[in-house]
Amino acid sequence: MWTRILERRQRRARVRSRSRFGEKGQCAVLFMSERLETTPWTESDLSRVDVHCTSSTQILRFCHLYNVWGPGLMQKMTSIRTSSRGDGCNSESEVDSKRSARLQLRAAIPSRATGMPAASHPSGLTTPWSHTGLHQPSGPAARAGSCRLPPEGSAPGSVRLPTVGCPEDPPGWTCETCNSHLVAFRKQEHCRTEEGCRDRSGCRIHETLFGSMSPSPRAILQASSASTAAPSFFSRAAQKLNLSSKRCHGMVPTQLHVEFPAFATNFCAILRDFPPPTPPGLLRAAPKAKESQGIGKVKVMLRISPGEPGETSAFLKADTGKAQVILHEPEPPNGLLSAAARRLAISAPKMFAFDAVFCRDATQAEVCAGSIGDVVQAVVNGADGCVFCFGHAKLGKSYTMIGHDDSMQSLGVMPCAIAWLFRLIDERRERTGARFSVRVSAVELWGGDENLEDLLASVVTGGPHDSKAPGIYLQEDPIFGTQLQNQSELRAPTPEIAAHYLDVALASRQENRLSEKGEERRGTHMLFTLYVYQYRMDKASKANMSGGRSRLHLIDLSSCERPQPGKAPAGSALSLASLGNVILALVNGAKHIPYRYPSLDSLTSLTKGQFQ
Ligand SMILES: Nc1ncnc2c1ncn2[C@@H]1O[C@H](COP(=O)(O)OP(=O)(O)OP(=O)(O)O)[C@@H](O)[C@H]1O
Repeated sequence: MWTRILERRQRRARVRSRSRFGEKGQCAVLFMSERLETTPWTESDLSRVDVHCTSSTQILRFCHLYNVWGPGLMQKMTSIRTSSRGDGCNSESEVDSKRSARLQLRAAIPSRATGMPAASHPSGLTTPWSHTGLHQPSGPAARAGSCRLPPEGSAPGSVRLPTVGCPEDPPGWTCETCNSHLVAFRKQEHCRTEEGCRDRSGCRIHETLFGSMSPSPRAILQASSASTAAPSFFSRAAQKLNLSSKRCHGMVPTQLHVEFPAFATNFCAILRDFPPPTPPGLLRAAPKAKESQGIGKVKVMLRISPGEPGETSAFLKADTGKAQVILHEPEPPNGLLSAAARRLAISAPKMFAFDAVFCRDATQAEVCAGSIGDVVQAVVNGADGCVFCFGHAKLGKSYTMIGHDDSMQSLGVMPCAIAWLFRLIDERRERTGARFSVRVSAVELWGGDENLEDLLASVVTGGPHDSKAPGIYLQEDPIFGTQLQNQSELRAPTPEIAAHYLDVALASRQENRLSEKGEERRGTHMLFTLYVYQYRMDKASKANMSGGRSRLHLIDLSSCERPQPGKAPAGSALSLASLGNVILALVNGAKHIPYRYPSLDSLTSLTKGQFQ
C-alpha cells in the first residue's frame, strides 16, 4: 500500500518535471528517470538546473546524470538546488513549509560555458572544473559549497579547488578524488543487530554519490587523496536530507562499494556506469499467453569465430539474412586423384539452417542483442531459460558468454543478460505492479570426478571456501527435474550487485584454476544462474496472489575435448558429440538420455523444461 502511494507520487512528480521542461526554460531534474536522461537537453534548458533531491537514490541518479552528461552539463549549469521533501508532501509549497532544508549551491558549478576545450589529465579524465572562469573561494564559503562568479570581463582561468579533505563530512562518509576531481563520495554503515555486526563485509550500506567520470571504470578507482568542494556540498546535502538514518535491511547492500582492484574483472562498474543499451523489442508488450510460456523453444544460433588474421574460410558461405550456412567440401589437391575419383570425392555442398547466423565480424553487442532478448523475456514471463555456447576449443565460447569489461561493446551474454533482465523487471514492475526479487548463484563443475563447487561461498563465509561446509550436489526431483542443492543463492536487488557476484564468481574460478596439488584445472564449466521470484495480486479479487520462481541459467562450457583412449578425461571434458547427443535427446523428449558424465549432462538437463 505504502509503496503504491509512493509510486503514485513519483509518477505525479515525473509528470510535473516534464511539464516544467521547456515551459520556464528550466530543467527540473526531479525524480530523475531514464526517460528524462534520454530527453534531449538544449542549451537554454541547461542554463539553470534545479535538482530536487528527496533521497539518496535521487542524489545518486543525479550523479549518474552528471556522469552521462559530464563536463558539458556542468559547464552550463549555474546553480543546483536541492530541496528536501518529506514523504508526506504533495506539493512544493507544502515541502517548503514542512522542511526548509534547501541548499543553494553556487560553488561546485562553473558559471558559464567558456567554449574552451576540456582539460584532460594523463589519466584520461576530463575535469569540468579546471577550464571555467570560476573563482573558487576559500574558507568557510567553499566548504559550504558557495562560490562567487568571476568578475565581469575577467579572463577565464583554471579553478583551483581547495583541498578541504572533507573535514566536515559526517561520520561514515568518505570521498575519493582523482587529480582534484571528485570521483566518488560514499557512505558506509554497519548493521547494528543485537549480536553486533557479525559480517561487516555483508552488511555494509554504501552510497556512491559519484561514479566514474571517465569511459574506463578502472580509472575511477585509481583515486588520489585530494578533494574538492563538491563532497562538502554533498555531505551537507546528506545531513540536511538526513540520509544517515538509513538502516541496513538484512545483509544486502543497497548500493555497492566497489573497491579496486578487488577482482580481475569489474563488470559491476561497467553495468553501473555504462549499461548496455536495451535491445529494441525487449520492452515490447508481452506476447500472448501461449507464446509467452517459452516452453519447447530451443533456438540454435551460429557465431562464426573470427579465426586467425589472414585466415580464409572459402569452404563456408554464410547468409546472415537467411540464417543459413553452406559448407563446401574442400577439393583434393590436383594430381593426387584421377578426375573420376575426384568427382566422387567431392560431395554436394551441405546447407545448414539456424535461428540466426552471426558472421565473423559481428560484434558482441550484435550477438547479445540478437540472441538473449527472447530468453530474458521468457524468464520474466515465468519460464526457465538457458543460454550456453557449444563448440571446439578456443573458438570464443567464453568470450561470447562473458566478454570483457573494458567497454560496453565487449560485454558478453552474462553481463548483458543481467542488465536487460533488471531493465525488463523494472518495466514490468511499473506496468503491472508485480513484485520481483532476484537471486544469484554460481557453481563450477570440474575434474574427472565432476566436482561441484560454490563460486560464491566466499561471500557467504567471508573467506575462502569452508571445507566443512556441506557440498553442492544434484538431486533428481520427480516434479521439478534435476535440481542443484546447497549452492549459495544471494539476493541481488540491483544489476550492479548481480554483476558484482559475477565478478566474485569469475575471480573464484580463476583462483581455483590451480588445484591444491599444483595441477592446473582444465575444462572447468561455470553455471551462473539468476533466479527471478515474482508475485502479484489479482486485480479482480484482491485476495488472490499468483507468482513463482523462474531461472535463467547462463553456462560457460569449456572446450569439449575428446578424451584420449585409455586415459581419464582432462578436467570434466566430454566429447562434443556426447554432449550433442544429450542435448538432442532432451530436445526430442527421448525417454533415454545418453548420459556419460552425469553431472555435466545433468547440468545441461537443468533446463529440461526448456527442451520439453
Ligand atoms: N569474436 C571475437 N572477437 C575477439 N576476440 C575473440 C573472439 N572470439 C574469441 N576471441 C579471443 O580468442 C581467445 C579464445 O577465446 P575463448 O577463451 O573465449 O575460447 P573458448 O572457446 O572459450 O576456449 P576454451 O574452449 O578453451 O574454453 C580469447 O583471447 C578471446 O578474447
